[in-house]
Amino acid sequence: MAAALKSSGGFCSTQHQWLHSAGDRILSSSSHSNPKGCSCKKTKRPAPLCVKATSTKVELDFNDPSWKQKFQEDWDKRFNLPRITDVYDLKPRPTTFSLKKNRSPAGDENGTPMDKWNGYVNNDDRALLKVIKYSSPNSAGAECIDPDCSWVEQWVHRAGPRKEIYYEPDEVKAAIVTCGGLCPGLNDVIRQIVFTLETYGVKNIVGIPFGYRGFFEKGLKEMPLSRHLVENINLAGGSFLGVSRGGAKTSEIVDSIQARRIDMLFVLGGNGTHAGANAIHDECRKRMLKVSVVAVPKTIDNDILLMDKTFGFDTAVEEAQRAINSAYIEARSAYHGIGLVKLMGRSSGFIAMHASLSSGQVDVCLIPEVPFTLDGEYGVLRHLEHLLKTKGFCVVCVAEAAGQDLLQKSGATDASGNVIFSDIGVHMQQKIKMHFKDIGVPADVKYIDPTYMVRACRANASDAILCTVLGQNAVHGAFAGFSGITSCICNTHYVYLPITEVITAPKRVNPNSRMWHRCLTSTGQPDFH
Ligand SMILES: Nc1ncnc2c1ncn2[C@@H]1O[C@H](COP(=O)(O)OP(=O)(O)OP(=O)(O)O)[C@@H](O)[C@H]1O
Ligand SMILES: O=P(O)(O)OC[C@H]1O[C@](O)(CO)[C@@H](O)[C@@H]1O
Ligand SMILES: [Mg+2]
Repeated sequence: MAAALKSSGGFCSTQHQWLHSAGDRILSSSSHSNPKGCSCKKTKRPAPLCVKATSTKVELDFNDPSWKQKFQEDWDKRFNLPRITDVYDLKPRPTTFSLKKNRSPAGDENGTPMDKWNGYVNNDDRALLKVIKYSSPNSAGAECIDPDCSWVEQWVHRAGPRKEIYYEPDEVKAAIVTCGGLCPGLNDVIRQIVFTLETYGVKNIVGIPFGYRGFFEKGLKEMPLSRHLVENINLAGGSFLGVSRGGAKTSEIVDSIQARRIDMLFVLGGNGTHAGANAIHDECRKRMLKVSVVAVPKTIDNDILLMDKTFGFDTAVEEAQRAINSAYIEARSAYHGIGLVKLMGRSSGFIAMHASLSSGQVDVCLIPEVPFTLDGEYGVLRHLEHLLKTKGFCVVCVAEAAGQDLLQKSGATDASGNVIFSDIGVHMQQKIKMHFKDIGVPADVKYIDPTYMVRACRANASDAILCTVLGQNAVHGAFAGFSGITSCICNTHYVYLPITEVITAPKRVNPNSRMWHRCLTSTGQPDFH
């Protein structure tokens, strides 16, 4: 499948290479870019850009032959990146970011002028958000826009350094803030932001201590940052700057941004932090401040929409797997051993699902997205009886937000307003013990709750790479004049998304997804209701 558009200096084309997946199609590669000399005007782009199928905001009539175009126009608007030039009339200047050293204005050592260097991303470059063409709405995990499950391209903006920038680096004051709970990789991102800012020539870089609180709490001073200072911070977990929840009053934060004369704000955090970052971006616009607010999605919960994963998630899964392994060893070595592990994840079961999958040692995985009963013919307890009878031991992994309907609500919230869950782990431990006592079957229950151990550690290799790229791209995004965006990975490509599109709801495990089905295949568990 290919679409091409002739333009003044060459072909701007979208090339698709499809691989088969039992009736459906998966894109092995896809890109949309401007070859050298090709000047694609927005109005001449071959295919209009389109949005996530499930979240379209326009009413679509699929009998209308132009529905696709309407859908795509809507997508194009929604995924267009907010820029400071939407509000101010600014002229760009050539970038100061270059990887070539000792370059003279006339060119590099080979005489190649700077503007011919290919290291930059074109503003019209795009990456595809979705790469599977479902042939039917009944295909496993299908996300369709229309009843025929038509193929609609969903392009998003490619991240990276631009040839032209909208800030004078030596006049820039850049600030970094880390909010919410801890997460592996925070220090890696801080470090890369500082490195990249310095590469552009920024000298005034500060850290805001303890999350949004650092903007208004008296006595908390901003911390000057430099490559020298942050060189080794990635070797430890936690946040070099400190984190906090709650207390985000947008107007006070923006007062503080204004008073401190901050031009670029890099905000590292989860969905709450992103909502805060977007509110700051809006307020800065309202006040006509030339400030770029760029977020980097951090959370072990992996609960931010549209992106492949948030940084820290991979490491949390790896750590969680260790807890499962210990539970397995304990259960395996006990007579009628039952290993029970509770894992974090505010309202999503991603950590529990992925740790169950990666360990391969879990017999029952319980997540908040899939309701279950403990008692009765189809309950979890009856299945545990069966497992003890047939294999002699078993391992259960439960997400902290799972089975809340079985418990009395705590009614409590944290400083950010997030619900504090009742303890499903302790509840299950007691229920299992009582059940086996009641039926007169011995059971040796070993309960492990690793709590903060899954997040208070340094990033693993794959998270460290993700953090490196996301941190660097955040700086490129700010210099390119974007604001109200997040630097993330979608379908293995590094992109920018408008924050508004990722905060509409927390991302949750889809019980109809192939991944959850794979988890069920691995555990062999039945439906528990
Ligand atoms: N809707 C919102 N508008 C403005 N600020 C918000 C909003 N939601 C949360 N915040 C602020 O963002 C910060 C972080 O939020 P929160 O504690 O929910 O963590 P998070 O970013 O979701 O990360 P984590 O995944 O660790 O929970 C807090 O200071 C909170 O006050
Ligand atoms: O750090 P706190 O406030 O105890 O919050 C714990 C929560 O933070 C997370 O670690 C990240 O959102 C959740 O998995 C967990 O529910
Ligand atoms: Mg959150």
